[in-house]
Amino acid sequence: MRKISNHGSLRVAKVAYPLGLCVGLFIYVAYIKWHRATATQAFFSITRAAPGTRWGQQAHSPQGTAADGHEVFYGIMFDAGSTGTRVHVFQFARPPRETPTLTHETFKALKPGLSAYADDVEKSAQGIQELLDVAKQDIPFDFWKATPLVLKATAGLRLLPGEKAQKLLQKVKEVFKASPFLVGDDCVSIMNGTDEGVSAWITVNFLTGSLKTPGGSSVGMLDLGGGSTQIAFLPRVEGTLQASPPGYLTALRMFNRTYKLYSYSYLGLGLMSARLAILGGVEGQPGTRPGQGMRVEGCAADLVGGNLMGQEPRVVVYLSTFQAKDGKELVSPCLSPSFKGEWEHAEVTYRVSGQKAVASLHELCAARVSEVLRNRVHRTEEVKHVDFYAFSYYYDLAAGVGLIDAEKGGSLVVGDFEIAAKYVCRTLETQPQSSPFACMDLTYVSLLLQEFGFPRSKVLKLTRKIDNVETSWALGAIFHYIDSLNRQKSPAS
Ligand SMILES: O=c1[nH]cnc2c1ncn2[C@@H]1O[C@H](COP(=O)(O)OP(=O)(O)O)[C@@H](O)[C@H]1O
Ligand SMILES: [Ca+2]
Repeated sequence: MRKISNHGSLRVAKVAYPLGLCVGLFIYVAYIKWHRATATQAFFSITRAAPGTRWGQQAHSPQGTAADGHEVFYGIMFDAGSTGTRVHVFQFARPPRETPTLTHETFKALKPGLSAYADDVEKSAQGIQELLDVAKQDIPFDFWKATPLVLKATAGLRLLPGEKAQKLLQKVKEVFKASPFLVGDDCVSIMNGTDEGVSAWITVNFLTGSLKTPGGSSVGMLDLGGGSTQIAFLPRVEGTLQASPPGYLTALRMFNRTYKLYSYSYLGLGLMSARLAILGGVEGQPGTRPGQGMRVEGCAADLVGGNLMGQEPRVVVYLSTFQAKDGKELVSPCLSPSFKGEWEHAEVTYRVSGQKAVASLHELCAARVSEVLRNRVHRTEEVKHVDFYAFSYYYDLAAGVGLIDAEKGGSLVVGDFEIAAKYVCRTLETQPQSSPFACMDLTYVSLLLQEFGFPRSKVLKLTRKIDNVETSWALGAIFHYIDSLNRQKSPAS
């Protein structure tokens, strides 16, 4: 469990503010789809803890008032991701006649994800219970009854057959209902991809302080999960709005302002789902071969247009989309030619192997990845001019090859992923057993970012936490949930 120490500041800007600074931030949060204009209200700000106070040891009255007169309240958000389930316990404090501030987050993650229990639903309860116990330990007893408890599931459950996903959600609901927390009928659900992107955008812009100045600049958000990937930013150019396909734009009412956000989630383009696609597999089906009419065995790649070393050679890779004669093995140009191994994804074990390379591993792999990404991603010109924060697997991959500090994060340029991919792929040609998927993953991330429209020179900020709060959609989503509860209490507001 990672817990924010009292001395860890929850700063709004990246550069330190003087100690004791309390930033009052009114957030007026509501989701409405592009066509709906339902204004809702939420008031949050972010501050650091009072010096000398230890988290979890603040003195609270049973009514939820801290010794210093601040009203304290909590919210619990479960993130049921495709690769793991996480709990975020948020603590807020509302000074008398002021707006609430986010004062503390407790976070714990468990693996595997909820979807791994699709065929053994009963077993899913154990992990949920374990994470609930974290919330119980973190939140004083007197606050339990008034603390909203919510779970939102993402790509793992989106990719399951509806009936299986509903059974899992039902089980979670049972466990939630038996808990001492505030549980509504809508306490467990599958979040839609657009909301996932918008919630993460709110989190990042809240934590960077971009939301406190209406009309001020905002930052974009890139999240690469296991099953899906999201991009969200606030377009400033009318042409971006005009050129965005239906479903890519969402209106967000906040701070008495409507933000027209570009937000999209690509299901199946999360890193693990992309691996499977690159390998030529199909979700849930070991050794299934798409394109049954294609050759069963063949050469590694057919070159179209000549020299592989030339500018933008067209390489058509066949072999990665079919398997050996036994019908089980997935073969890929993104793995070391001598590699043979097993890979588990979504509770299915695949036999995977590399293939004889007729050109450099990176070139063959990039050709295959391009094939998988072809016509899948909408490109916007404007992303070139927006500051972006990237997290989750973007962070893990960059940290894994030393592009950023594994603890602190850092900045890189998009082209660094390509340089790292080329280096790692070349290494795999001679050292097959070291991180077998590193060449594939880095090549994928590099090309995905380029498909979004980022030039190689584009700087991205990679961060796991901002001011000791996890960069995840969870904070944005709890704002929205608490806000909707408030609206239910006083519909006129
Ligand atoms: O709150 C978080 N803090 C840190 N990392 C997170 C958090 N949520 C997700 N991740 C990272 O996201 C990646 C997996 O994504 P996830 O399991 O959420 O898939 P999904 O979003 O496609 O459902 C991993 O790199 C995991 O460490
Ligand atoms: Ca996620």
